[in-house]
Amino acid sequence: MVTAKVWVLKKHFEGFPKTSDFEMKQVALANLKDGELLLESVFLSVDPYMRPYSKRDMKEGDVMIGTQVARVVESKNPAFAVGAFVVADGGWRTHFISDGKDLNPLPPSWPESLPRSLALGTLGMPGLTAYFGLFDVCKMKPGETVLVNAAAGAVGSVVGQLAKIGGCKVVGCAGSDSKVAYLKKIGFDEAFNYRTVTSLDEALRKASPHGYDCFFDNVGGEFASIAINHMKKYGRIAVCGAISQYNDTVPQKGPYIQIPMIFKELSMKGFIVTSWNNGREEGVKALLKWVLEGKLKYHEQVTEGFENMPAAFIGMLKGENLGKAIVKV
Ligand SMILES: NC(=O)C1=CN([C@@H]2O[C@H](COP(=O)(O)OP(=O)(O)OC[C@H]3O[C@@H](n4cnc5c(N)ncnc54)[C@H](OP(=O)(O)O)[C@@H]3O)[C@@H](O)[C@H]2O)C=CC1
Ligand SMILES: CCCCC/C=C\CC(=O)/C=C/C=C/C=C/[C@@H](O)CCCC(=O)O
Repeated sequence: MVTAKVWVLKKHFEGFPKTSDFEMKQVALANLKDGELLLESVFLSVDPYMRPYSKRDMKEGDVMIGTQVARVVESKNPAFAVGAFVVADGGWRTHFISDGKDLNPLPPSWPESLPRSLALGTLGMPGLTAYFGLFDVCKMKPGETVLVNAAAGAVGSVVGQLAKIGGCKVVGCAGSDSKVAYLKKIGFDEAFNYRTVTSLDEALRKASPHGYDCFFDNVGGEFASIAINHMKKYGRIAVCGAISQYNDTVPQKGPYIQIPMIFKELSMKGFIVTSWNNGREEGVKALLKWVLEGKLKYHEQVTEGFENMPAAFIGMLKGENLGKAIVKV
C-alpha cells in the first residue's frame, strides 16, 4: 500500500497566505482497480490562480488545488504504460490514483534537452495563456507596441518574447532590477522596475511616447488604471490577471475607466486559458518550435522538496520567482 503526502488548506487565507494556513497530511492509497493508474508527482506547479480560486472553490481541509508533471508507477489502464509522464491536475500530492480521463500525456518525443517541468510553464498552461492571450485576445500586429506587466514571470516572459517574434516593440515591467536586466537580456525593447520608478505615468510615457496598441495585463490595480491612459486609439487590453488584488482584505477602489475607454475607443477582454483547451496541441507545438529554435527562452524558479510547497507558493506571490515557479519533489 502506498502512502501519499498531501498539503491541505488548514485555514482560508486572510491577506497574504501564511505557512500556518497549510497542513501536511499522510493519505493511504487503495489498491488499483481495473482502468486505474498510480502516479508519482515529479514536479508540482505553484500558480497565482490558486489564491483566488481557493477562496471560491475550496473549503478548509481540502487538498490544495494544482497541477503536476507525474510519472506512471503502476498501471491497470492499457492507455498508460509504467514510466510514462503526464500533466495532471491532482493537487498538492506526492502520489495519487487516476482513471486516466483528465491526464495530458507528455509526447514520447519530448526532447531530452528540455526539462519535463516546462510542461507546467513555457510549454504548458502559462505559455498557452501568453500564446492565446496575445494572438487571439490582443490580436497583435507587426509594428505595434505591446505592454506587459509581471513581465519576468511565467506568463509575462513568454508574452514579451512572442511579441518580439511577432515583430512588435515590447515594453515590460517587473519588481526588481535583476528582473529588469533579465527582460532586456531576452529581448524586451524597454523595461523598468515598477517598484522604484518615481512615477509610473512617466515611466510608461518614456518607454513609449506614442503609447501602446496592446496591453497584456497580469496585474490589474493601480498599474492598470494608469496604463489605460497610455493606450493608443483603438488599443486592445487583454485582462489576463489581477495579482495585485488577489491578497486584498478590503477591495481596492481604483479610478473609473469609462472615459479613456470611450475617448480612445478601446477594447478590453478578460479571458481564461482553459477556454482554449481544444487548441492546446496547436499552441504547444508552436511554443516548442520557438523554444527549440532558441527564439523563446525560459527560466524556472525551482524549489526543492514537497515540504516546501507553501513557501514556494508564498514566495511566488511576493515576487521571489524569476520565470515559472515550480517545486521539484
Ligand atoms: N487568465 C488566465 O487564464 C491566466 C491568468 N494568469 C494570471 O497571469 C498573472 C501572472 O501569472 P504567472 O505568470 O503564473 O505568475 P508569475 O510567474 O508572474 O508570478 C507572479 C508575479 O506577479 C508579480 N506580482 C505579485 N504581486 C504583485 C503586485 N502587487 N503588483 C505587481 N506585480 C505583482 C511578481 O513579480 P514582480 O517581481 O514583477 O512583482 C510575481 O513574481 C497572474 O495574475 C495570474 O493570475 C495566469 C495563468 C492563466
Ligand atoms: C475566482 C476569481 C478568479 C479571478 C481571476 C484569477 C485568476 C486568473 C487565472 O490566473 C486563471 C488561471 C487558470 C488556470 C487554469 C489551470 C488549470 O485549470 C488547468 C491547467 C492544467 C494544464 O492544462 O496544464
